[in-house]
Amino acid sequence: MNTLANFSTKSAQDKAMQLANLATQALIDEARLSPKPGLVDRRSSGAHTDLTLNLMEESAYSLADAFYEMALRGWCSPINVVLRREIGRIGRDGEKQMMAVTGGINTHRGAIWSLGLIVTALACVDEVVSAEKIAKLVGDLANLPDVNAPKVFSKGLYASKKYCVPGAREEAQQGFPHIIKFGLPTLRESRKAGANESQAQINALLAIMSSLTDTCVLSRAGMSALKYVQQTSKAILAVGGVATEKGQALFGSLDKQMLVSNISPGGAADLLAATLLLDRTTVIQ
Ligand SMILES: CC(C)(COP(=O)(O)OP(=O)(O)OC[C@H]1O[C@@H](n2cnc3c(N)ncnc32)[C@H](O[C@H]2O[C@H](COP(=O)(O)OP(=O)(O)OP(=O)(O)O)[C@@H](O)[C@H]2O)[C@@H]1O)[C@@H](O)C(=O)NCCC(=O)NCCS
Ligand SMILES: Nc1ncnc2[nH]cnc12
Repeated sequence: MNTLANFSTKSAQDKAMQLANLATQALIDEARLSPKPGLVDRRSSGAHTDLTLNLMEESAYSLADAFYEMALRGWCSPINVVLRREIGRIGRDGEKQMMAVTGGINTHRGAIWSLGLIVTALACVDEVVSAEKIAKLVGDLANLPDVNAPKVFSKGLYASKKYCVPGAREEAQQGFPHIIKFGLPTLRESRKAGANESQAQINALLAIMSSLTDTCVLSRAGMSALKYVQQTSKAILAVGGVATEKGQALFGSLDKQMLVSNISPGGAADLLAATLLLDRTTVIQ
């Protein structure tokens, strides 16, 4: 059931608060979802030496204020460069807040970007619309220039350039193709096919991993690792996903191999959280 029923009757502050809570909850749900290959989950820190589930949760809670501010600023606003610039400022402040809470560890940089843009776009429209419509608005917003953005070096940018592939920036600018074409349809189809909620969410994560050029995977382990992740994720879904015995067996070997090779699909994890947020805030077209 859509969580935003009676949305248009709420005040800007109430709506912003509701959106901030939903975005934060999506991050918590993603972090707790288990088992996830290479990622922090209830079982372990996956391929990460500097992250724990507790840290991921504290990081998620620290971002609620930034999401609230973005939603308030986006409230019934047109998509324009002024909005883009202000969302950029709030996003950078959110990153500082996250770094302060985590002691300088990057837990949710990509998530601030993706979920921040989604929360803003949801606030811009004073009605409940489809995920496709929100993704299109995100694309419009992300394509606008942010004149105050500092030129910073990032691992994502380096990997994008080195391997000539799109990263987090382009994913949003293109209107989240990996959420709209992979994550969300797989989540909903898996539920219909009888998978339980955790299995459906893990299938959605695998669907994103099967195609995303995740700069987190690339920075850590290179192109051959990315191909392995994409192909194995696809193979698991092709045999029916993690709710099947064959899917479970393939998932087990992916899970082991990612730890051995130090691979983490951090970008796909962010997009799973964004998928959960859109699933809970939009109507099916
Ligand atoms: C546009 C920005 C997102 C900046 O992007 P850029 O690519 O330049 O910067 P990065 O900080 O390197 O990467 C962004 C993170 O996005 C995730 N990601 C990766 N690939 C994709 C993809 N194809 N699509 C979507 N998202 C993707 C990923 O985040 C996750 O991984 C993080 C861990 O990664 P890393 O730091 O590399 O850490 P480790 O591998 O663990 O490092 P070691 O342990 O080895 O040291 C984890 O945090 C996940 O979140 C990428 O990291 C954006 O940030 C920006 O421009 N912001 C400015 C503010 C703004 O305008 N905001 C507006 C709206 S909020
Ligand atoms: N569960 C998770 N583990 C590691 N990195 C992440 N980035 C976003 N979610 C993550």
